[in-house]
Amino acid sequence: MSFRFGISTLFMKREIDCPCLTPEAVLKASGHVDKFTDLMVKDEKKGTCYRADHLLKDFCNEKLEDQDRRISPEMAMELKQVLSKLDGLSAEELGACIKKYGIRAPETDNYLSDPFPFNLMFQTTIGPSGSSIGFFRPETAQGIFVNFMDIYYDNGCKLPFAVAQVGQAFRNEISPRQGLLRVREFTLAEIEHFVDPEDKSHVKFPTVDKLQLPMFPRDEQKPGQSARLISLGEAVHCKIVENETLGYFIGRVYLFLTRLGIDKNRIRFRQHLAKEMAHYAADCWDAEIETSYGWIECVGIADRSAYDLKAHSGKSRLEAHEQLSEPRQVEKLVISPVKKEIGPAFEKKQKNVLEALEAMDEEEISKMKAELDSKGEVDFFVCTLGEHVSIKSSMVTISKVKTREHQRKFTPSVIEPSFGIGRIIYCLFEHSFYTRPDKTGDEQLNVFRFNPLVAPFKCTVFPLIRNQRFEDVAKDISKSLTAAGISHKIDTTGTSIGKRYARTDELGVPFAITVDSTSSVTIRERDSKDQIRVSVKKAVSVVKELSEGLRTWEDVWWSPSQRWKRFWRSCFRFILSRN
Ligand SMILES: Nc1ncnc2c1ncn2[C@@H]1O[C@H](COP(=O)(O)OP(=O)(O)OP(=O)(O)O)[C@@H](O)[C@H]1O
Repeated sequence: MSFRFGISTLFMKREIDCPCLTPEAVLKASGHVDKFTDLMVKDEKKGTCYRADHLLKDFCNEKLEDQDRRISPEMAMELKQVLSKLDGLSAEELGACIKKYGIRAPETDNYLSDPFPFNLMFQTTIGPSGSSIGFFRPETAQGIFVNFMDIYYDNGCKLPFAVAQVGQAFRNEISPRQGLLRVREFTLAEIEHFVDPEDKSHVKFPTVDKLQLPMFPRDEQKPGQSARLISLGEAVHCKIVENETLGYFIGRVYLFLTRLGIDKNRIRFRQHLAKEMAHYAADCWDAEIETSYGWIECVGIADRSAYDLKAHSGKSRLEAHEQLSEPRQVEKLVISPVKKEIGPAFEKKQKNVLEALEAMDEEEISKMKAELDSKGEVDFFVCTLGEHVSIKSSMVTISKVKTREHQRKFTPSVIEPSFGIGRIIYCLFEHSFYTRPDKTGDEQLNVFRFNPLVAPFKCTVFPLIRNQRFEDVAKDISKSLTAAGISHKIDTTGTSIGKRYARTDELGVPFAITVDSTSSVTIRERDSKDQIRVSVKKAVSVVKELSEGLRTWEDVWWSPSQRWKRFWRSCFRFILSRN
């Protein structure tokens, strides 16, 4: 199962593909130009850059793990406290810790600068003039938000609905490290689930509410504390998880990861600390997986509220509507731009300013009114210009009008699971790897216990011995496997069968078809090493069902036909031994 196929079929109905290169206006409106930053420190002499929180984390871990130079219990407690709130530390707090513990540049031991924000986006220019700025997208989500209206119409103007996108994301990480875990270009798979902000229930929540998941709520992230099992139903009921839709996706992420083969005892869901949350998030949980590098965030599940759609609402509002059964009388705050004031004040920009003012919703108008009443002028962001302008009281009239409404208009909220594919694959490698002794017990053999659904090769085909008739059968089976879309390897080398099994186990191939007759073959399962006997004709369909998850090995092994075959084989052996 490819991740693309898996993500889009497991969760949703639609997948879209947007460009990687994104105009500045989009990422300015989304807040990434101003706020998509990590805190960096510089080696004061050499200028080498480091991520401030990573240096502090490494320092704390080293001190806590150093068996030779034991630190006092008070110091150990203090460092554990720092670690537990590390993700939520401000620039000032990080700087204070770095000074307090005397942390220096790792390679040179030079002093470090104070932490300062570094924007993680790769900037470029679009077009030959070089005047139009663009960025390589740091997440795939923005492409979905700016296309919201088209997708909404495509969905028959009904909520909720979800859209997925699998593609490359680019982040100019300050210090890429740990192989696939922190790189500057990676595959991201994101689902944006649009929902009515007044009703974040999910019809399929009952399918996951009984799941007992290791959850680590924000208030419990203190030294010595760890995640505890909470049922999703209880977590939503007690408001540990904000709403059903967020809870539903937490459950589905857990099922997805465990179905891939991630060890269920090494997954936890950690809620973001208040200061840790991205600028757009209202609540956020990370699916973290334990590896030899510690707990690694692999999926972020965020309630992004209506932040993004509101941010991108310019000339036309990115809104949904609900037809009311009865029209209702409402009193609304409306804004009317005074064109004779706006024209001379903004000249060429007046069209953009007028459109932005006319597109404001009631909440924004009310905020503007309050500011104009108190200060006489307000700083107003015009998305299509990508800049702030100053609006004075004389430029707008804001008043209340009574109207009859037939529709409720609102900006949908977004719940987003965001999967880092490289990180998940890395964790899968670690969780799937084991060794076992060979026949003699002298050597340890490597095995990847990849679930057949994700194994890159589903099976290997080999003739038992070098024999033209067996090789022909093996080639025919290989052709049929290709026609059935099953990725496989064929091995006609004369190496011993034991070595060939070891070679395929090391690649994580779950099944091996061994041809030792022209009418029937054995299929061997990698981890149990059990074998079944099937006719040549049936071999491909059995492997197909197994590798697509339609049947399990246990089903096949315990099927009546295989039980009979085993029974007759043991009778036969018994009779032979008597003679
Ligand atoms: N530099 C990277 N290399 C590989 N995968 C990444 C990287 N940055 C983020 N991811 C993956 O993308 C997912 C969604 O991105 P998100 O913005 O939530 O990450 P993040 O909180 O910035 O990650 P981190 O705190 O580790 O930098 C993460 O859960 C992670 O799996």
